Amino acid sequence: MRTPIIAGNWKMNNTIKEALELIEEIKIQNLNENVEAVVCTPFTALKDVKEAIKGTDIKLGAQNMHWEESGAYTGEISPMMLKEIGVDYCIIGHSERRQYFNETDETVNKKIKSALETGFLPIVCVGETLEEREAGKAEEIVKAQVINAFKDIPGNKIADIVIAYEPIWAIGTGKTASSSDADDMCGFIRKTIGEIYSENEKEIIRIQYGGSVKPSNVKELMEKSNIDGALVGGASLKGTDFVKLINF
Ligand SMILES: O=C[C@H](O)COP(=O)(O)O
Repeated sequence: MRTPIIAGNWKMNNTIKEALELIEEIKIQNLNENVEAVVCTPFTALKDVKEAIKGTDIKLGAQNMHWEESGAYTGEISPMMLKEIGVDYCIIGHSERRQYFNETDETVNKKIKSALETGFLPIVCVGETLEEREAGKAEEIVKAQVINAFKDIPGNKIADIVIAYEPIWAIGTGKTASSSDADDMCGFIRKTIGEIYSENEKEIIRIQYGGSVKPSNVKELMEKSNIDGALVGGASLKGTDFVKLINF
């Protein structure tokens, strides 16, 4: 049985003050205990949000990290720094990082290994562009991203990794993949994990869908057998909406 995971990716939104107001809004509500709820805040808010969620079941995530433990990498944040704050998760390889900050399959692979070695769980993003989908290449692209991301990662680590399938054309556009298209691709990713590892890892791996998930479509998506959760941008910035997503 895979525990559903709903993660809010706040992206570059919320000052510390705004972050704490949002957390207050979320934590006063009754949250479904059978769903893992994660907030992935900007680096600047991580420490304060960690304090604010103490005593709740809400988990904390970062949105990116460097793979090295320390060194001359101006402007970067190391996995040890995130560990010190007490993050539970880190998003790795989000399409916005791939598109604007030269994230590659190779750096994604390094970051996954580094997060696992440091002691928190990666949420690994994969997904195709609209052009790739229209050219009938979606599966080929996503399969290559998965194979490269999981290079040299042992099967006994699969339970500690979450994959987020986010078709780039559905992010922040209001266009959601249909629940059956999203389920098909999450099933295809699951099959790929089965090919790399075995039937056991194929069943264990948790796969989220991301791209314009909102209270009105979350239930339909979550009912699909290959979708174990959602990585949510816009709708995670409103407390009432995020709570509705957790309580789908
Ligand atoms: O990480 C979250 C995704 O990029 C989805 O963003 P969105 O829910 O605003 O479409």
